Amino acid sequence: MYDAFLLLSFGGPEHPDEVLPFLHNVTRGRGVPPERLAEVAEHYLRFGGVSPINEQCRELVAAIRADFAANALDLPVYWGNRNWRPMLADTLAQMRDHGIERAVALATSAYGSYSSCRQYLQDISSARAAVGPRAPLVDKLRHFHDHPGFVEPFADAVTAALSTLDATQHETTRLVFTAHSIPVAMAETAGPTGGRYEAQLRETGRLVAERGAPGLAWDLVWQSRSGAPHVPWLEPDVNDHLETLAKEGVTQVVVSPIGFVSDHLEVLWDLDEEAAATARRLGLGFARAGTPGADPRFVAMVRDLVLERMAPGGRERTALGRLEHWDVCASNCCPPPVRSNREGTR
Ligand SMILES: CC1=C(CCC(=O)O)c2cc3nc(cc4[nH]c(cc5[nH]c(cc1n2)c(C)c5CCC(=O)O)c(CCC(=O)O)c4C)C(CCC(=O)O)=C3C
Ligand SMILES: [Fe+2]
Repeated sequence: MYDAFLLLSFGGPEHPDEVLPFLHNVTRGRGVPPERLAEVAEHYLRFGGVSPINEQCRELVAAIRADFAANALDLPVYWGNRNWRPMLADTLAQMRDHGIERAVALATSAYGSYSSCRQYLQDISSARAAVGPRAPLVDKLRHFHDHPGFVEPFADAVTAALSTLDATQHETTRLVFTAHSIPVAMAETAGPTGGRYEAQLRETGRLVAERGAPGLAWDLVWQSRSGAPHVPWLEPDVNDHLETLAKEGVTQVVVSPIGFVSDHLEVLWDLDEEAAATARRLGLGFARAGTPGADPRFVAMVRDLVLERMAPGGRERTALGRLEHWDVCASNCCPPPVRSNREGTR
């Protein structure tokens, strides 16, 4: 049924000269103001113009190859990005040259919404169109927000982060989950019936909290807001939330970025720099919990999702949560936001 596996990711620059072209790829036609782009370019340049995301993908690809080989899953592993080299269209052309006809793909995003699901589907179809008639077919794997291979590494990381804080302050410790903010209009239309991005994130938060810090109070808040200031995005921002918590008497926080699969730039900058500085200013103890990255359980999850998809006649899904799963998104699922809406002219 499938003759290859494809890792589909976001991409990031690996040299200072690549920062602006990358940012233009990400934001083309998206109504992101130039001031916001300049600010984000500065974040990348603070890290020498190198996003860690590509190296994290290389590690994940190597781990997936080793895991497939050790478990007799005989599929070559390819990697292509939405916004930076290796670009998906180039990867698909290479796959075609290798005789690949139909690949199964994991997007490095666990949740539904235009930005985190539909846009990857559109990237696949435009890359296939660019490659032409013999472009391989690509089937994207389902959302994995409640798969134990995703939840358990986060839960362990929360436990580990908590252990670095002061145990005697348990009563005033809060677990704060974060995910990438998206426009409210995008959140309202996420998934088959709307609101699915937030619903899946809440489910992941609950599953991680139950396992990683049972009994500890937790919240879900947002980070890395983009777009024009007058367009509403999901709130509160993590920094504002820390202010609120400090006023309520919270003394220390564990911040767990469940919206992301690895410690890429938005985690390193928006949390480890900005949110950590906010916490310092407020006198809050702060520990940032890790992400799955190339955790063996996350890698085994990739294999499990592939085998689930390949099972003749279907198979029970490995899932801890209660929200339903589907293999193929309906055409009305996660529609692109109305452009005039996104730019706030309506
Ligand atoms: C939901 C979501 C995820 C999680 C799901 C997933 O992973 O797909 C995500 C991940 C990421 N976002 C990333 C980087 C950026 N996102 C931007 C802008 C935007 N993100 C959005 C949403 C999301 N983004 C949206 C609605 C925009 C506005 C523009 C638009 O409507 O599309 C911009 C433009 C500048 C700015 O931030 O304003 C950058 C540079 C990186 C790479 C980091 C690295 O280099 O390590 C990663 C993994
Ligand atoms: Fe983003």
